[in-house]
Order: sequence, then structure tokens, then C-alpha cells
Amino acid sequence: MRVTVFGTGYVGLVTGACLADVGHHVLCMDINQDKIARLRDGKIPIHEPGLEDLVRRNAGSGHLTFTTSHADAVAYSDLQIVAVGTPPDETGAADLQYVLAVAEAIGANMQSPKIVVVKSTVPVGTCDKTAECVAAALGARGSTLGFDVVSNPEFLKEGAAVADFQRPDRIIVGTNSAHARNVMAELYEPFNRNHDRMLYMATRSSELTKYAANAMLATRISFINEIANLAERLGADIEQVRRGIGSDPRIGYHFIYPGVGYGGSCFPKDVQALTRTAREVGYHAGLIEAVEAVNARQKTQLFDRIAAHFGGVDALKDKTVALWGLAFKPNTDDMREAPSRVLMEALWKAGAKVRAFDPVAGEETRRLYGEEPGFELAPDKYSALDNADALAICTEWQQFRAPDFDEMALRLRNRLIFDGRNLYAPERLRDDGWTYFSIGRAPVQPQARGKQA
Ligand SMILES: NC(=O)c1ccc[n+]([C@@H]2O[C@H](COP(=O)([O-])OP(=O)(O)OC[C@H]3O[C@@H](n4cnc5c(N)ncnc54)[C@H](O)[C@@H]3O)[C@@H](O)[C@H]2O)c1
Ligand SMILES: O=c1ccn([C@@H]2O[C@H](COP(=O)(O)OP(=O)(O)O[C@H]3O[C@H](CO)[C@@H](O)[C@H](O)[C@H]3O)[C@@H](O)[C@H]2O)c(=O)[nH]1
Repeated sequence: MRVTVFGTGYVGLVTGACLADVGHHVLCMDINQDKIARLRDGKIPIHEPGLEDLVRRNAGSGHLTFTTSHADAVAYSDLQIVAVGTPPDETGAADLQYVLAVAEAIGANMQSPKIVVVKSTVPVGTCDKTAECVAAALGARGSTLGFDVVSNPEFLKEGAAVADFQRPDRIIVGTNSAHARNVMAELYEPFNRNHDRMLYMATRSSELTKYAANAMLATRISFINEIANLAERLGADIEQVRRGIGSDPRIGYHFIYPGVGYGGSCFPKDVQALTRTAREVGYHAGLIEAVEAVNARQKTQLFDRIAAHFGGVDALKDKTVALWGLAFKPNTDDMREAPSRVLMEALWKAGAKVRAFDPVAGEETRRLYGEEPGFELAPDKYSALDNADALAICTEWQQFRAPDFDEMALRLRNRLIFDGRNLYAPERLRDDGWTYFSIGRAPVQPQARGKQA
């Protein structure tokens, strides 16, 4: 089939490349000329495992092409997938200007009936608004061409986006049109061979399903973080509690890892947008608002501990903190809403310096904070430690899981770690003379040899 995808971000580019890879012919459209120029040269603007190979292979075979022209994009196919951004506006609600701009361009340019697929995460009722927008643009031309608007939210995770798209748990399609349903079934047929992953429903249910899924996952994270904070105060160990509750299949082990709060381009914005949607219909979504509040507090955990350890915020002036992990999660260079940003900004405000290392997000961080005098980027994880007063960890990259602690002790000024991801066994660090703070576990004070904090 021929398919158009609007937006070449995490969702649009992965969607386009994966659809091309199973044999569809895909034209990806973006208003960002620079992005499209780079994509035409085989350069991927984001770090996403497997994506570069996929894009190059399918661009090479002619299945995947790129344009900056709305008119060409609309003319290319009768299946128009909208995967542009829906960032929060100043009130926290989803900003629909990009989705509606695409809808208008479709209405203004279409010469044959279309199926408009809204893949962006959009508040309930947006497919209706999209339809109104297409209809208004058609009306302005005096055209009576037909079209359907279908909700088809995306559930991929960054860092595993290609794999998630290729092996989806479910494919949600919200429509009441039999024709649109058949076309969507054909589109996804290659991803649906082994067992049926299609779930058809009403458009509004589909739109809400996306927010409900993200809010549920965010709730689990805020829940475990709340219990972690309690565990610490009660002399319990959250890692033991996590395993204890996860073993109940009704609870399960996924998304109950305590940490420094959830970040990224989705959970923070979608949880916020859902609370705004609730308010619009006169409902106070107390649970979901609490999820957001717990997360905001969790993001300050590492800074609070560092300040308390050194004797207060004023004592941090001229201290240097080594930071391992900048991205909001491993395997991505995405810094949107990353907990590391909250820590770094608080440290700079207190007059401290940060020497940071991340396997891939360094350049993106330099773009964001390159002007900040207290910021330095280290070329590798060990040189980040040189003469630093402490190490803080914000992202659980694999390469941080089993470091050489002797090497670390030689480079750091103190054997002192603030671990926001519970990467290490406290007993082992205690025996090696480290002071070790983690999340939801009692702090470890040194018992043996070595430089003391
Ligand atoms: N990032 C994720 O992991 C993820 C997962 C599931 C769903 N989503 C949702 O998918 C949507 C896209 O997210 P993303 O992370 O890919 O966004 P992104 O910011 O990475 O990319 C959006 C792209 O859309 C382009 N764009 C804006 N207006 C356009 C227009 N009129 N025509 C064509 N292109 C246009 C931008 O230039 C940009 O390249 C959002 O609604 C998001 O909530 C994201
Ligand atoms: O047990 C856990 C699991 C995750 N996180 C944090 O939660 C955030 C989000 O992680 P993850 O969900 O893996 O990444 P995203 O790429 O943001 O993916 C989420 O958001 C996407 C956009 O809507 C959805 O498509 C995905 O299904 C949904 O998992 C990150 O900061 C993680 O560190 C935790 O703190 N503890």
C-alpha cells in the first residue's frame, strides 16, 4: 500500500521505516527542512537502536522517501498518518496546532477520498476536531470529497521503538467506518500474522485508551516511589518489597522500579494533559494529580540528599559532582523532562559544578546547557570522576552496572555515591568503604578501609 506519514520524530520516522520495511511504499513529510535534508542523506536525527539501518535500507530500496511539501504528501496516498508533536501548551493541555495544521493541509490539497489516521497522542475529541478541520478546508474549496478520521494511538517506548513497533502488544483502531477498519487491517496485516493484535473500538475510547495506559504506568512508578520513601523512613528495603509485591501476578514486575521519577516526552505531558481534560469536563482527577505531584517531588530526591550530606545547600558552593547518565532513560539521547536536568539545575543554583557523562546524550545536553559555566562533559565514565566530591547516578545505562570500584575510588575525592537507580548492592559498597545513598534503602556508611567521605 501507499502511505503518507506526517512528522519524522520518534513516532513518525519509526512508523514510516517499519511500514516501508514490510513492503509498503511510504512518503514521510516534515516541515523541518533540515531534518528532511539529513534524512535524504541517510542521517538519523535521533538515537534509536536499529532505526538508522532500517531507514537506510528502505530509502535505498525506494520504499521510503521524504518530502517537505504538504501538497506532495497529500497527493501521494489515500492513507494519511498524522504523527506530529502534541507538546504541552502554557496551561499543560496538549497543543493541537500541529495536528490541526496537517488536517487543514489535507483538506486543502486532497483530490480523492482519504483516510486520516491520528497517531499522535491527542485528547479525547481531537479526531472530531480533526474531521471538522478537514471538512472546513474542503468546504472553503467547495469540495464534497469524502474522508474518514481514525484514531490509532502509538505505544512504542523510546530506546526500543523499532522493536516495539514491529512486535506490538496491541494495535488500537478507533473508528466506526467499516471501510477504514478494512484499510487499517490491511496496513497492519504484516504485524498481525501470529496472533490477532487488532483491537477495534469507538474513536473516543481509543483516544482515552492511550492516556489511560500512560497514566496507569506513571501511577505504578509514583506508587513505588511513594512506598520507597516510606520504606526508607521505616527501616525497610524497597528492593525486597519490590520483589515481594511483583511476585503476585496481579501486580507483576513491570514498571515498579523505584528511582528519581519518570521523565521523557510522554508520561509528564500526558498525565498533565489528562488532568486538564478532566477539569474541562468538571471532574477533579485527584489520583492522577497526585501521581504528578509525587513525581515532581521524586525528581528532587538526589539533590536533597546531596545537600543534606554536605551540611546544607550553602555547603555545595564550589563542590564538583560527577554525574553518570543524562538521558531520561537508557538507549536514548532524549533529554525531555529528564530527572538529570532537575538535579543539575539545582546544583548550579547552589554554586556547584557538574562533570557529566552519558553514552549518547552528551551532545544533546551540550546543546541545552553548553553556556552553563558549571557544566562540563566528560569523554568517559571514569574521567567524569576525577577529583569530584561525589558521584550521582540518574540513568541506568548498562555500562554503569558493574564498574571498577577501585578505579572509581582512585579518581573520586571521596568514596561517595548518590544512586538514583539502585544499581549496586549496598553490602558490597559498605565493605569496600563507600558511603552509598540509594532510593528506598537505608544509607550505607563505610565499615572498612579506604578514603572516607
Ligand atoms: N516519543 C514517543 O516515544 C512517543 C510514543 C508514543 C506516542 N507519542 C506521541 O506521538 C506524537 C509525536 O511524538 P514524537 O516524539 O515523535 O514527536 P517529535 O517532536 O519527535 O516529532 C514531531 C515532528 O513533527 C514535525 N511537524 C510539526 N508540524 C508538522 C506539520 N505540519 N507537518 C509535518 N510535520 C510536522 C516536527 O517538525 C517534528 O519533526 C506526540 O503526540 C507524542 O505524544 C510519542
Ligand atoms: O519501573 C519503572 C519504569 C520506568 N521508569 C521511568 O519512566 C520513564 C518512562 O519510561 P518508558 O515508559 O520506558 O519510556 P517512554 O519512551 O517514555 O515510553 C512511555 O511513553 C510512550 C509515549 O506515550 C508510550 O508509547 C510507552 O508505551 C510508554 O512506556 C523513564 O524516565 C523511566 O526511567 C521508572 O522510573 N520506573
